[in-house]
Amino acid sequence: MGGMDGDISPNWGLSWWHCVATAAALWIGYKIWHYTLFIRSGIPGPLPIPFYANIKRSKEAFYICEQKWIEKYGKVMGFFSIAGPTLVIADVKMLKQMFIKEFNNFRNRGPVIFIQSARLRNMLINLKDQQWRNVRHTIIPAFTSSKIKLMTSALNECAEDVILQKLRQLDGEAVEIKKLYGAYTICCIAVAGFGVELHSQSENGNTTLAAFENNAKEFFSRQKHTKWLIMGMLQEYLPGALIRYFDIGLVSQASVNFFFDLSAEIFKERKEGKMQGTFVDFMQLMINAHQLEDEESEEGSGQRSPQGAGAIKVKLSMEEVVSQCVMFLMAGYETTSACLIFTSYLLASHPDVQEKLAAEVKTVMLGSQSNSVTLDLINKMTYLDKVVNESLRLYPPIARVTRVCTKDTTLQGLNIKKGTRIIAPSWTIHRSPEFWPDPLTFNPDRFSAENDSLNMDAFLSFGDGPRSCLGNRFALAEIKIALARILTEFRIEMAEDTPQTLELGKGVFLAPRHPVPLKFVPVA
Ligand code: HEM
Repeated sequence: MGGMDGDISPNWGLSWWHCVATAAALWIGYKIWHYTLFIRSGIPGPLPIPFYANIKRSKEAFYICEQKWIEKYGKVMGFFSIAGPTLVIADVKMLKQMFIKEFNNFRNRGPVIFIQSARLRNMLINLKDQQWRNVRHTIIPAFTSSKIKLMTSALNECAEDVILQKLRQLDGEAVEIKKLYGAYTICCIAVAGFGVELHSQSENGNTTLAAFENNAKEFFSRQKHTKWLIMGMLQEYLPGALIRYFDIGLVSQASVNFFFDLSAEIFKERKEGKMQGTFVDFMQLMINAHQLEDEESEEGSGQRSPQGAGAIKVKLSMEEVVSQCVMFLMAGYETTSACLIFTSYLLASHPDVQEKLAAEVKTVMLGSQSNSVTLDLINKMTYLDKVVNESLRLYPPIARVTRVCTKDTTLQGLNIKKGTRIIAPSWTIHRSPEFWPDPLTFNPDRFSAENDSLNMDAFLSFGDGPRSCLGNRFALAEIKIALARILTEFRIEMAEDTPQTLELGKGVFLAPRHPVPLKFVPVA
């Protein structure tokens, strides 16, 4: 009987291990099954080994890796990123359907890696669903041509103070253009965005503009290093408190705090009427959105808004106002200065294009009373528009656009599951001979209205659809004012040590890897 007793008493230790082993086996089984998602759907891609695709992508720039994958697997390919199942779609018809017709199912952008601060989460770029709709609908009036028109005198002042005065002093000597254009775009954001006065002095004698510039550089310094890019991706999986305590986000806490404190201070002073004058900057337009009277809110009237049915104007909280101002810096600094760097380099290496452009600028400026470049004058510079577009095609500062599928949807016959992240690889599409004959040649005339083969659906530098770049008009005004002002006084030339081909970095924004010196030679 004793033996029998032994037989029937349950062996808890063994069962416990059985449970753990079974749970582990089930979990691994589920993971394997999950990782075969694309195989089961017949979508090609690299072997779905956990983290493999991400490690491969961190070894070379993500846009180059995506380009190679598209070449290898075709226009639609899948891989598993840290953010989950990800489809890279280089089929322009599918993308158009996703960006416009099925926008409602692809309205969100997915995990954004600058999220360690709760404050940064409030930026439009990071918002989702109804909150995104309402905030975008509320702040969109700040980005219309009429508002940008009011900001052009500030942009001209920045061009004069930061670029032209420096170039006149240099008198044709080479200058590092990353620094030059970095300082200019910061000036534009500080003055036209935050309402910082151009020649302001803070109490300790440093100019506020200089403090602004230092912090902006600090703000972006980390994203150029792979270590921080990986940390940025891991943020999705780490508790916020831990990230904040060890300050392991992609942007440094100190610089985030600087910009929030600065905007909060300006916001408060303006609200309390301590600052005199009429302000035409983005900060003021946001404050107006904060002061929106209840009767002005558009509840129920958003049916025709491009953000989709149900978008309403909302009264922004102070925290939300401040967040949108910081977003101005985040979205507008590296992007705009990169475009200026690439365009100047392309002009220096294509003197024929530069000559034609300078002739256009001079002809248009002849009719102007001052050397200030207004929006009306810019609109007359049609070749300038083509030059900037062509530069943005070859070097899109944001080399890809992302969306997340929020509901199972069929795009051109392909079933896409809810939760799938989509990458529209702008870099790859912009360099595809299918849309851009002789794609590596810098040829601004391909953007001529007469060019019948021009397909603007294959131009994604500012994204597409209701979630496309909100600041494109402002950015283009900033870029064109700087270029037009430069070309009225200088000819851009390669210096002795200017690289013959541009090596690009691996950061979030497309940028030259090394300094780019150019000469700005005064013209009579
Ligand atoms: C040459 C300069 C710029 C380029 C190439 C650029 C490019 C882009 C791209 C590709 C996107 C994603 C669009 C999409 O998902 O469809 C975007 C979004 C955005 N950009 Fe720009 N951008 C530039 C300058 C600016 C500036 C100066 C601002 C000023 C505030 C700005 C504000 C924004 C905002 C707010 C969004 C997010 C829109 C939303 O989520 O609704 N951008 N930009």
